[in-house]
Amino acid sequence: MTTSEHSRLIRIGRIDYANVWPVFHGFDEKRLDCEAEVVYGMPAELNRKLREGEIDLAAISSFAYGLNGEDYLLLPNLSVSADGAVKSLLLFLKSPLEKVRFGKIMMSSTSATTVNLLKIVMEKFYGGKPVYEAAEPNLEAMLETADAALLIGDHAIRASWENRGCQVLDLGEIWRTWTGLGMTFAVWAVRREAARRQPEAVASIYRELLACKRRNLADREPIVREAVRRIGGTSDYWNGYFDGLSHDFGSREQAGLQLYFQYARELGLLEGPVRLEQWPESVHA
Ligand SMILES: C=C(O[C@@H]1C=C(C(=O)O)C=C[C@H]1O)C(=O)O
Repeated sequence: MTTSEHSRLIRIGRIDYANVWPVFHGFDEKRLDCEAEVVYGMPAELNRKLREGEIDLAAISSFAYGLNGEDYLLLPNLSVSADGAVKSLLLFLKSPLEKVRFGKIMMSSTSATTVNLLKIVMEKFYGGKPVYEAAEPNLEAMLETADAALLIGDHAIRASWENRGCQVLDLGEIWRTWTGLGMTFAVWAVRREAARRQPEAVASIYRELLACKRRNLADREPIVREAVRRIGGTSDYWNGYFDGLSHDFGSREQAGLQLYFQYARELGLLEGPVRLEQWPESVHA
């Protein structure tokens, strides 16, 4: 291996939604022992970039790990999870649920996990068979031609504040009610080839992510202030929002995600079984 391979710039994907701030806030690539660049994007965009090797390590949709896990390793104990209502994974109903079950649903093109969770909810839990279409995350435009619209992240939060008269379903809450489990919507994954090529760089990035998470957990105030300033709402709202999220990836989160993968397989959304392989143990497996 040449020196240039060792010192190659590592690209890190950061989801541009507030739900990852409890891990990413304060992340400074200049503190790393390697050359790195942070690339911001919507989940679907980062899913694609990691798959194609345009970035090396990223927070991605957990569904994207389900699709391409053989090329990735999970960074331990990092995720975006919830054990119940999430407040940012919302289905806005223009028509009654009875009609939506066999109607048309527009789904945010930024999502991979939640669009497939919606299919599980509609088809497995509610016994429906709607038509789905992807669209830019704009509630008003989506509802012009559909019975319901699915939004995630900050788009969902903003829309929930402006919502005029739609019934709103929280996908995290529905999942909890039907399965008794939590759910993991995003994970941190590194491409296996990057982990093999630059193990020290990946270790340095992981250490920095854990240090940020620890700091943000100990003092949430700066994140809440930033959310009010950049997105709006009140401190109470954001404290409640972050209270509802977990950024760990322990046995409870993993059990929820495995059940989700199993249901996705049963609906033909995923092919084989998914193994949750963690860095660094599995680097050479
Ligand atoms: C909690 C959330 O989790 C997310 C949902 C994702 C998805 O549906 O693919 C991906 C990453 C996270 O942004 C959210 O978006 O609000």
